[in-house]
Amino acid sequence: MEHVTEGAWETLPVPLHPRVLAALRELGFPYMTPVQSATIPLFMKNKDVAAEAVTGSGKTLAFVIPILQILLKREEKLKKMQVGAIIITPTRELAIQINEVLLHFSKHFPQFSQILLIGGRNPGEDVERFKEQGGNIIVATPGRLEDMFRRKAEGLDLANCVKSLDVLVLDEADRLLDMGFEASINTILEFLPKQRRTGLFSATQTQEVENLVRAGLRNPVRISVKEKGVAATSTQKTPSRLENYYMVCKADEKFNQLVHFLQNHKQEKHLVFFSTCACVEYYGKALEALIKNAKIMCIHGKMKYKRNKIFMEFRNLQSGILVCTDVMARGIDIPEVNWVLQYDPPSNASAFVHRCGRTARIGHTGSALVFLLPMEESYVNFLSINQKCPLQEMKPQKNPADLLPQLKSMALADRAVFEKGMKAFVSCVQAYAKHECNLIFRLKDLDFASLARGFALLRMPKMPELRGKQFPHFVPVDIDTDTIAFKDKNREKQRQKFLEQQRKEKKENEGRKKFIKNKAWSKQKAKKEKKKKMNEKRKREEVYAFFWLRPCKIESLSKYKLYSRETLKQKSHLDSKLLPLFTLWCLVSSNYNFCGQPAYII
Ligand SMILES: Nc1ncnc2c1ncn2[C@@H]1O[C@H](COP(=O)(O)OP(=O)(O)OP(=O)(O)O)[C@@H](O)[C@H]1O
Repeated sequence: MEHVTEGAWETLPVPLHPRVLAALRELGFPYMTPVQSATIPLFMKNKDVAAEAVTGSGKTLAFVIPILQILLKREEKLKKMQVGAIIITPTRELAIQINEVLLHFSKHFPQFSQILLIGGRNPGEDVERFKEQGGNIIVATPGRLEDMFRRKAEGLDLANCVKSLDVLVLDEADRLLDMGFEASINTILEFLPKQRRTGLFSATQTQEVENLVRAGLRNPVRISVKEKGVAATSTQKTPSRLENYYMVCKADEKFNQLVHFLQNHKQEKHLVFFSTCACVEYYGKALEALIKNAKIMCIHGKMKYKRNKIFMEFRNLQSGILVCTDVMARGIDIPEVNWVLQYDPPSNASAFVHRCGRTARIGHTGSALVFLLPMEESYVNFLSINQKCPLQEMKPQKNPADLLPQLKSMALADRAVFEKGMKAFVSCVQAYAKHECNLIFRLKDLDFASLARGFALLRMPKMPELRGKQFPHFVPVDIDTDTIAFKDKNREKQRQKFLEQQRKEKKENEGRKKFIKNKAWSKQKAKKEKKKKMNEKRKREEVYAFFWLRPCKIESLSKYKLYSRETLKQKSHLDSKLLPLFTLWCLVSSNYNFCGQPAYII
C-alpha cells in the first residue's frame, strides 16, 4: 500500500481530531493517499476545491474528513435541525456507499446527526426521519434532495435548515453538473447560502469555468493529483495498475466471445456493462441460463427496490458476475473486482474511464476489456487521445461455442425471452444513435442484420430506424411469432384474453367502418336528395318572396307567372349572390315591383 500512499495522517499541517484518527486506525489506513494529502489541508481552510484524481484513489475520505473537522471547529454548535454539510452524488448506490463511510466516522461524534436522502424510498418517511433525528450532515441524490425542499407543508422547512450550511460537496461533480441533473442541481443551489465552502470531486473533473462558478466556487483551488510513482507529466486518467484491453469482433460474434471469456474466468468477480436496462435484463437472463456454476446478478436504473439489496449482496460475493448499466459506472467501490467488461462501449468517453475504474482500485491490480465492432476500432485511438486511456488489443477466441441457437430456442420456448430480446435490440439501436462520438458510432453504418443475429432474434422488429431497409443476411425463423406463448401460465392467460379482446374490437371496428361507409353512402345520398330539395325549395322561396310582395289569395295563384332562378337572373341582371339580398330588400322595402313590373308566377 505504501506505493499509493504518502505521509502519515499526523503529518498534516492541521492536526486531525483524535477520534478521526481513531476511526482511520480502525480502517487500517495509517497513511494518506496523494489526493487526501493534497486536498484535506486546503479544504479545511476557507478554500473551495475542484479535485481530480484517478478512480479508486481515496477521494471519498478527501472530503469526509474535512467535513467533520469543519463542523467540529464551529463556534456555534449545530442544533438538531440545522444542516452543516451536504454531500450530493449522482446515484443511490454511491450515496449509500458514502453514507456508510461517513457513518464509520460520525459514530464517534454523537453530537452530529446524519441522514441519507435517496430515491426508491418513501419521501414522507424521509421527512419524518429528518424531523425526528435531524440532519446535521445530509448525503443525498439530487432528485430526492430537491423534493425535500418542497415539503414545508409536511413540517420540514429545509430551506431554513440549510441557512447554517458550512460545506457543500459535489461528488462525481462533472456528472452532476451535466445536463442530466441541471434542473435539480440549480434548484438546490438556489436554496443554499453563498457563504460556504464548496468542493467538487471526480476522476474526470469538469474543466468548464462556468460550471465551477455555477456550483458556487469562489477562487477555487484546482487540485489534479497523480498517482504516486507515476510521472508528473502523465495525464492518464485510469489507474496505472489497470490492464486495459479491447477486442474487435462482429456483432453476431460478441455474445459467444463474452460467454467464452466468462466461462474461462469463473472463480473471479466481474462487472459486465451494457448500454441499456433492457439489454441487462435480456443478456443477464441469457448468461444465467448458459453459464453454469456462476452467480450472475443484474442491476440497472429502472429497478425500484431491489437495487440496494442486489448491490449489497454482490459486494459481499467472493466471485460472481454483475450485469449492469452505467448506474454502476461511477464511484462504486466493490473490493476485488477482477475484470470490467464493456459489452457495449459507453455513450460518452468519461463514462469509459469511470467504468474501467471499478477495478484496479487503491493500488490493487485489475483488468478491463471493451468489445468493439470492426467499424468502431478508431475508438481506441480516440480514447488514447481524449481520455489519455491507452488500450492493448486482445485477439478474439477462435471458433468459440455458438450459443445463439440455444438463445433462439429459449425465445421459442418462452415469450418472455422473445419479448425481452426484441425490446433489448430496439433499446440498443436507439442508444447507439445517441453516442457522443457519433463519428465513430455511426448508426447509418451499423450492420443491423449482424446485430440482430447477435441478439438471437427470431425476426427483425418493426422500428423507425429499420423502416425501408432490407436484411438479406438475416434469416427470420419460419413461424408466426404471435403463436409463441409465455411459460408463465398467468401471463399467457392474460395475453390470450388481450388477443381475444383485440379480435373482438377489430371485428366491431370493421362492422362500424362498413356501417359508416354505408351510412356515409346513404347519408351522402340523403344529403344529395336533401340538397336537391333544398335547391328546389330555395328556388321556390326566392320566387315566393316575390309572391309575398303581392299579397293575393291562393286561388289567384294561376294568374301569376313564376320566374325561375335563371330567368330572374337574366331579367334582373343580378349576380346570383345578390339575388337573395335583392329578394330580402324587396321584402323589407315592400317594393312589390320587380324590373318595373309586378312579379309573375308561373
Ligand atoms: N488512505 C487510505 N489508505 C488505504 N486505503 C484507502 C485510503 N483511502 C481510501 N482507501 C480505500 O480506497 C478505496 C477507494 O476509495 P474511494 O472509493 O474513495 O476512491 P475514489 O477516488 O472516490 O474512487 P472513484 O473515482 O471511483 O469514486 C476504498 O476501498 C477506500 O476504502
